[in-house]
Amino acid sequence: MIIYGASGHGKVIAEILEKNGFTNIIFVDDKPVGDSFLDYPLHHTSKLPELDDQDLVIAVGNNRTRSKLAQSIDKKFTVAVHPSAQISHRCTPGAGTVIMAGVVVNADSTIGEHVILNTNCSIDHDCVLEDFVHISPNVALAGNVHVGEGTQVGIGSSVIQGVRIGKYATIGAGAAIIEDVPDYAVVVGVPGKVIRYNVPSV
Ligand SMILES: CC(=O)SCCNC(=O)CCNC(=O)[C@H](O)C(C)(C)COP(=O)(O)OP(=O)(O)OC[C@H]1O[C@@H](n2cnc3c(N)ncnc32)[C@H](O)[C@@H]1OP(=O)(O)O
Repeated sequence: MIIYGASGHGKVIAEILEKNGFTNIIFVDDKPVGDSFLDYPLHHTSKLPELDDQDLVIAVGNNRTRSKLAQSIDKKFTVAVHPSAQISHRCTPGAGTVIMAGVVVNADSTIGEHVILNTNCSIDHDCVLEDFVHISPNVALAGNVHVGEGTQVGIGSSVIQGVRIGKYATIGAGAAIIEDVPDYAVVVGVPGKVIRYNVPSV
């Protein structure tokens, strides 16, 4: 199993894979420091084509970067789920998605590709999370929340039922989101207010 990104996020993913019985882990990074990371070999990303027949997970927290990498890497992407996560049997997370310890996903929610469900977040029933979303630790999404592609929902924030959050938006730490959020908006506070807009991807 290859982990793309010798990062703190990569360490967490490695431990999830270990808990799922993987022992043969290889890290790759575009700026490798040394030749090992945790207890595993570390290579430059240029070695990727030589690492045949290995599934890969992208350990890059930046949602835009993760999206670009996913489009450029020709490997099968694995889904990494911590054994303590409680994922509805009616939900099949998309390829490349990582799900940390203590996460709950309830019935009929849809989780896209290369999504990060970080530690202890709670995704209630009928939510839709599009590709490259990052739900940070201790976030609570009520039922029927829609999160657009590439949006980060910040640590400890809460979103009430039925809200639609646009694409590549940023929800600040600790925010309370009680109304829809436009694409690219950066929203902070209780209740959440737009403070600026992210630059659309070029
Ligand atoms: C395992 C892991 O580590 S996962 C990572 C989890 N990390 C997160 O969730 C980070 C979430 N990020 C934030 O909350 C950030 O503060 C952001 C993205 C909302 C804003 O960051 P920046 O664009 O750099 O904004 P900046 O720090 O310049 O603040 C702009 C203003 O918003 C305010 N502000 C920033 N964040 C927040 C917040 N979360 N809640 C309330 N106000 C905030 C600042 O006080 C400042 O106000 P001022 O203009 O009156 O001085």
